[in-house]
Amino acid sequence: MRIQPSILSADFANMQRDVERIASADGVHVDVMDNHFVPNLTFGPQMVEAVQRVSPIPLDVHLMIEDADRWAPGYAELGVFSVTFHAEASTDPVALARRIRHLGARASIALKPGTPVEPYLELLPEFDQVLVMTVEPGFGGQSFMADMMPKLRTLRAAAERHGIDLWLQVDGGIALDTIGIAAEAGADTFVAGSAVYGAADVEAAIAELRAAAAASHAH
Ligand SMILES: O=C(CO)[C@@H](O)[C@H](O)COP(=O)(O)O
Ligand SMILES: [Fe+2]
Repeated sequence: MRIQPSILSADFANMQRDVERIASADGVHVDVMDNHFVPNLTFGPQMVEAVQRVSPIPLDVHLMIEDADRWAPGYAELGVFSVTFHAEASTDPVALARRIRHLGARASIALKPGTPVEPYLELLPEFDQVLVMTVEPGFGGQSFMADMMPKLRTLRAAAERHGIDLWLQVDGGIALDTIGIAAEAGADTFVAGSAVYGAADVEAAIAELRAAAAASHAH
């Protein structure tokens, strides 16, 4: 059960402090938005490089940008742990995943709520992780979409069929009252922005989320 707080909900004027506050988490989730793929703008490779320099834990980069084929490799080159690009923003997801892996990062593909999972099931061995969005990407603090759970079940079954160790990540609306639903459906990697940074005790929030996920996990 991996918990990855999203720094979209951190204080951008105190990024180093806010990354150091989540040292007990499994990774820091970094939301890159370009104002085109989503109607919101965050930061680019220079900020990711800066966060990477001070972070005590690995970086899980979530690219919500157009033309992922062109831009995603540059993030892998920064030495981050994992690079997620959106299926909707790549013309050749397999070629891009191979490039990301070749550059030393884990390759991860994200699916917006309206994107079906079936076209990707035979391609799963090309990826280290699939991100099932449980909100429309663009903003923190939205409500969890429980109707995405069939995608997780389908992916978990397909990964078992392939015999691969595929991480299934969920992102959007993950909190104490929803994390168990996603864990039960097969997720093992959980992004949480407002549920972590909105808590009075950030470390306690991470521990509680991890325990709630473990209590409901399908395996
Ligand atoms: O990718 C995104 C939003 O597009 C996320 O990573 C959010 O940052 C999650 O925030 P919460 O829903 O957990 O508040
Ligand atoms: Fe995200």
